[in-house]
Amino acid sequence: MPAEKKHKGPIMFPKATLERLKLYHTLLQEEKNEYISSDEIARKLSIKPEQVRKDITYLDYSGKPKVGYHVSSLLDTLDELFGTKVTDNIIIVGAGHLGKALANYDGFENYGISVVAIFDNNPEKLGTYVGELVVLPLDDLGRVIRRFNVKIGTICVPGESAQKIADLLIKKGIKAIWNFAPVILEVPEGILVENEDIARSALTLKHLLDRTPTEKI
Ligand SMILES: NC(=O)c1ccc[n+]([C@@H]2O[C@H](COP(=O)([O-])OP(=O)(O)OC[C@H]3O[C@@H](n4cnc5c(N)ncnc54)[C@H](O)[C@@H]3O)[C@@H](O)[C@H]2O)c1
Repeated sequence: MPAEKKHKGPIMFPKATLERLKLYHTLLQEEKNEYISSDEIARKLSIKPEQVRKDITYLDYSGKPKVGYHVSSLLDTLDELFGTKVTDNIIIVGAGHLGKALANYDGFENYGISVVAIFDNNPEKLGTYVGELVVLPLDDLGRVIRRFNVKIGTICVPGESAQKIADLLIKKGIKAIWNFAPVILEVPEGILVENEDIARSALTLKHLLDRTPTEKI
């Protein structure tokens, strides 16, 4: 019996804190020791220990003085925060290079994400397989969203089609959009959008690289 999804109240975290908490979550999953200190987390992630301690004060969790954080308890707290133990069904629109790569990625399971369908408008792709999923026409969107109680729609179509697809997803009942297209979407109030851009992340690296004396590394 899958765990029930509960509404968890208002948003409490600054976005930057949330981003770092996601990194702690990843780090703790790899941790073999029973306890970990804020200094150790900070060192592994190249941030300041005070920052780690401050971030963790946002959680309903406290560590043991001089010992550190109990890894599995902190992980449980973060799992609860991010809902990773509850599976969210998501769909992908655009069965191209990126859409197929996402649909085939088996690591989503660890994040409580299950890709239940992939859609495209290219007649030549309809009915073909991406892993175990058959590429479906957009006409099936509403049926699939209702059938699998899908709240998150992933946009993997070219930029020029992204807004149209966002509008359609929202019309069919999607509440949150994971947007990989390089455009800023306009959505009604109450609809969540997370813009993903691998290339944009590289800009952070480029910026930092230009300002870091790498000969010291
Ligand atoms: N955010 C990132 O880091 C990142 C990385 C790579 C690509 N992208 C973006 O992701 C998108 C997809 O990239 P790709 O390389 O997979 O492109 P692609 O051309 O390989 O695939 C696009 C797919 O979308 C389908 N499509 C086009 N219009 C559609 C519509 N109106 N309805 C349904 N399906 C439609 C096409 O038939 C095709 O299968 C692009 O917007 C690209 O810029 C983002």
